[in-house]
Amino acid sequence: MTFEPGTPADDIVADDHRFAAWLAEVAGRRLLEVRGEGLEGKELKDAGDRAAHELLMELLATYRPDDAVLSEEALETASDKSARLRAAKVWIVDPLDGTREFSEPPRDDWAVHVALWENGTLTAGAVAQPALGETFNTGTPPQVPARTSDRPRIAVSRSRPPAFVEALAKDLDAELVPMGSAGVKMMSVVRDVADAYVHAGGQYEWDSAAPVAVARAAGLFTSRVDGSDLLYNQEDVYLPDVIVCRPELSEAILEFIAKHGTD
Ligand SMILES: Nc1ncnc2c1ncn2[C@@H]1O[C@H](COP(=O)(O)O)[C@@H](OP(=O)(O)O)[C@H]1O
Ligand SMILES: [Mg+2]
Repeated sequence: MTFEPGTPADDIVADDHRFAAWLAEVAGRRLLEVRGEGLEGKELKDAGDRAAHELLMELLATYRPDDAVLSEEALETASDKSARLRAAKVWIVDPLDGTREFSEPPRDDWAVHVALWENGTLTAGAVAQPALGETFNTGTPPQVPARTSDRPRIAVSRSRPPAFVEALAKDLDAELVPMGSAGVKMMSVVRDVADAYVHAGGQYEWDSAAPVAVARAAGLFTSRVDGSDLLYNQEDVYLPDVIVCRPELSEAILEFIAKHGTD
């Protein structure tokens, strides 16, 4: 079967926010198709990573030929890196975030991340959660619902929850909500499924760029665990820690980490 991405309308191509959402949505459709091909385990993971990456690279080459791309699935050469660092516009994509959960149907905690970095800052982003039928994006920023839980809920990795987050949860009398994918955890705060996502110990720019752009557009607090800004399109794309939370929780989280660290 040959996948047909369709042709985006001119007003979508002309608008970075809508174009990011279109890319994430199309890659999500491709991933749902791959998930239906009868593969399992590592074969399914590899097929998903590859198919979504190839599709996004092809669509970006077609519609944004002058922009640089940083993708989790691309091996970046020294000359790619120097072009990326000189570029005015860089698309930062994670074609399949939460690969493990993607390979465990019918789980819906996996995502496609598409962000645009421009002159030092994230300017657009989209996170598709295809199995949920949702694409969160900066073009139509999500409205964060009123908080439905008095007790804070902290989203954590279901396969590798950092130890310090358990101590943080005790301190805040919070509940841990395990799930896959960094993007899904950040969108869980947007959706009022959790109130915070606090992570340290390893991650890369593509794991957080698009969801952080969406979370910021939705009015949530975002920073590194030391309270400093999250910076993208850096020479070293390792960006190991992040906080996304309802604004009223940021002070208590930053205070706890300043006192106890994340080790
Ligand atoms: N300690 C770590 N080092 C590197 N990457 C990490 C990490 N912890 C989480 N990640 C990345 O963050 C994403 C979400 O992980 P988790 O579901 O465990 O929270 C995954 O992306 P991918 O699925 O794109 O590889 C994973 O690779
Ligand atoms: Mg990822």
